[in-house]
Amino acid sequence: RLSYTYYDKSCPKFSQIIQDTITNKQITSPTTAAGTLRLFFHDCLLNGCDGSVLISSTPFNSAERDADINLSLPGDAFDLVTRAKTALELSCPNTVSCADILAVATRDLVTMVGGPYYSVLLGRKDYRISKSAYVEGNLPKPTMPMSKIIDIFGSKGFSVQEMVALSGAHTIGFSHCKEFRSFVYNDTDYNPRFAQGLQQACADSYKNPTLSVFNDIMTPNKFDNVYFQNLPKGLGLLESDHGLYNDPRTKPFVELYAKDQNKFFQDFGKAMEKLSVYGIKTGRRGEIRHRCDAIN
Ligand code: HEM
Ligand SMILES: [Ca+2]
Ligand SMILES: [Ca+2]
Repeated sequence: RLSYTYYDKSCPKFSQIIQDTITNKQITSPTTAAGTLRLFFHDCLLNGCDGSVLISSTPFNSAERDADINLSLPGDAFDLVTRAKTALELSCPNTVSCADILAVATRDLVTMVGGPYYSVLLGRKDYRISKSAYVEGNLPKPTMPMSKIIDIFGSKGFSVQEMVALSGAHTIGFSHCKEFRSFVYNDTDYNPRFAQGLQQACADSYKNPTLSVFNDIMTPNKFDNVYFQNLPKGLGLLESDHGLYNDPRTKPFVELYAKDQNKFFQDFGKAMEKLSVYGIKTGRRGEIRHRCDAIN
């Protein structure tokens, strides 16, 4: 029941409204693209791309976005979805799901910052359940051993190669110091000068938890394959980034994508198409939310 033409009759301006919204937002807040891509990833991996991560907590329910791992999801990404929803409700009320908005906005932003264009099927419904308690074990953490990370993706039907391709998302955006600072003093995976730079950048991070560093220090705002080229040089930021190069199961794909940006773009696009339909809800299993942060 999903289709590429889902809104052609019911909301002909769908694509244009999303395009206008992301363009305005990305120009005023250039961190939006990375934030939105991560928001989408965290929505999809937890029980599917169903907008569950967008729900706010209530006195009766602690929602996904209040789980520890989701607290760093940036406000700009949520704001983008709200803006698109507001514009879409004016043009075609009660028609477009928040899950579809997030999926298409993510694709358009990836393309806007230099990444590949890929197709996104439409017709997702928004889920009525979002619980912080369900998050644990569904999302990878930088301190997990590579086997555990491979397992998490594997349990959702993603191969090792797809996992490595998707991790190329770290070609944009940033990480807060607390995600890597315990490693920068004695971890030989880092280039020594890079490790020194990170020690300095994060020196005050206990006092100032907002301090953060670009995931790809060479081209932080451009979606390209430089993230993979950084890893063999000791310029990976997170322990899990180093892991991709150190583990014999993932290393061949890192080398492949470091050499061949076209291959990375092809595989990333395919894996994103697959991620975009993972666990989606159709028909009466979901609803078209009136507001993206609350169930109807
Ligand atoms: C392989 C396992 C992965 C781990 C352990 C991991 C972990 C992390 C962590 C800890 C951060 C820093 C968050 C912060 O401090 O605000 C981050 C950022 C990010 N992650 Fe991942 N990630 C993984 C895979 C992915 C995948 C598959 C995607 C998307 C397809 C993705 C997209 C992003 C993006 C775009 C950012 C930057 C966010 C921003 O700038 O606001 N990550 N990741
Ligand atoms: Ca979800
Ligand atoms: Ca880059």
